[in-house]
Amino acid sequence: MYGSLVTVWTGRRPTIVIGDPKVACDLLDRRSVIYSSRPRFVVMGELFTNNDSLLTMPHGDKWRKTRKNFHMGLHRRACESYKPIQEAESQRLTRDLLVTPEVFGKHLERYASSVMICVAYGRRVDSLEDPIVKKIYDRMAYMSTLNVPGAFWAESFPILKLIPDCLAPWKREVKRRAKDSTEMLSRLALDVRDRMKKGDAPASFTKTLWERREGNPEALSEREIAYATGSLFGAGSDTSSATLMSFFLAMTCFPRVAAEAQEELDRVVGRDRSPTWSDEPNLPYCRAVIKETLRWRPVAVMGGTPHASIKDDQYNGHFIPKGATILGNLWAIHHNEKYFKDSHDFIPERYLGSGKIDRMEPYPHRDGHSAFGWGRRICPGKQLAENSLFITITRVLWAFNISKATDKHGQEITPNIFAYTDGFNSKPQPFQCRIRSRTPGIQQIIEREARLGEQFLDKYECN
Ligand code: HEM
Repeated sequence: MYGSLVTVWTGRRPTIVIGDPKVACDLLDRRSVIYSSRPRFVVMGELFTNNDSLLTMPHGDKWRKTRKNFHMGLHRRACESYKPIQEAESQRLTRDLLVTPEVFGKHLERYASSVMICVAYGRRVDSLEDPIVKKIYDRMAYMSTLNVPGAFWAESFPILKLIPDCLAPWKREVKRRAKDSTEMLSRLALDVRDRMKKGDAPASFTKTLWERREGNPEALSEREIAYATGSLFGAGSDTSSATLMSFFLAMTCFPRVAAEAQEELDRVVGRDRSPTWSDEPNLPYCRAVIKETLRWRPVAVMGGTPHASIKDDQYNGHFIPKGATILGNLWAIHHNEKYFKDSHDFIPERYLGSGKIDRMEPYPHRDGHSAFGWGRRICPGKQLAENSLFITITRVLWAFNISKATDKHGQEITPNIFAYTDGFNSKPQPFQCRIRSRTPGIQQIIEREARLGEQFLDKYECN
């Protein structure tokens, strides 16, 4: 769907799909006071989470309060306190890639999960076999089955939600899973509070929320804290690892870009240490690579959870009724040739008009992409995610040459840049590439820095 504004009727409710960045910004950013609600999610929102998950929470006082708490825990300065975790985890990631490069996808997933669990609960993940991570992933997988169009009649006929449980096995199952899920999330949040009482809880999002409860009318209840942190992990781990996977895919298929970035890294950072945060202003090409990754293959292909309008509106002669569902089709927006020529080519230079990171006129958003959504619903984890992408992408480029793998006849295997998973969040289908450290000296630095990272991470509990 590539139209700038397309209406699809499902029953009596219109769904408006936007394929032009200007229209998306006009409606979802500039008129975000109207377009910042969510459509009704009867099963996943109301029955499964009691609308305590920020992702599906409709516009209103509860959403405003929760969003404010998210902001307190994730604003720019709060994210500074998480940088040492991202730094240490990226040191571990680089060593993992050195030792077992063939399972790079697993390393990226572990990295992203560990950062999110550290930020959320102040504990880390040593392996994807960690029982907590398995339970959280199991919950996420179950939630994704609740959102499949047509899976539940109750989405089209909400009155079915009122059928007594004894007559509706589907409802009993959703409620049973909801109970398990609440118990798990509450246990994790209460564990942080117990550690705070003992004085050994490292900084974390949950800790900030508990601290904010003292005498604060805007604070979240126990259950709300459990669900806030639960949605944080759900929204932040897969999105980050999928973006990193797309970066590896781009580097495999567009080697010119990696060579250009490495030239910049060698000039600015040198080869005696890996890049760090203070290098960021001096690495415009690497920053453009990150922007281009987010544009080229947006994780949230349909813009994430849909928006909904809270009052009737007019736009360019179109009537948009209250309660309409609005989807920002990021795939179409980021491949709109009016703004991005040769949009499937990976070209960081689009962001470097004057040699510096550019405003990217005429794209209507200052980022030059909309990978994190719009308006009052814009991703609250944007800063944390951008920090993660910077430290991992620059370190990987600094440390490794990434190239096409070869088959048993020595022929290069070219991955398909369009082979992505289905669903609202999309990541590359598994593909092969070759990851080798650039020099023996760099290899030693990777080992040395990974030991420092491990020392830092020792203070975080893990299973
Ligand atoms: C590369 C990584 C990420 C991408 C591409 C991404 C993208 C998005 C998008 C497109 C949305 C929907 C925005 C809208 O409705 O307009 C969103 C929402 C959200 N994201 Fe992210 N995200 C990322 C990482 C994170 C991280 C690290 C966190 C947590 C720390 C996070 C937490 C959330 C939450 C809680 C929402 C729901 C906000 C609401 O409904 O009010 N995300 N994200």
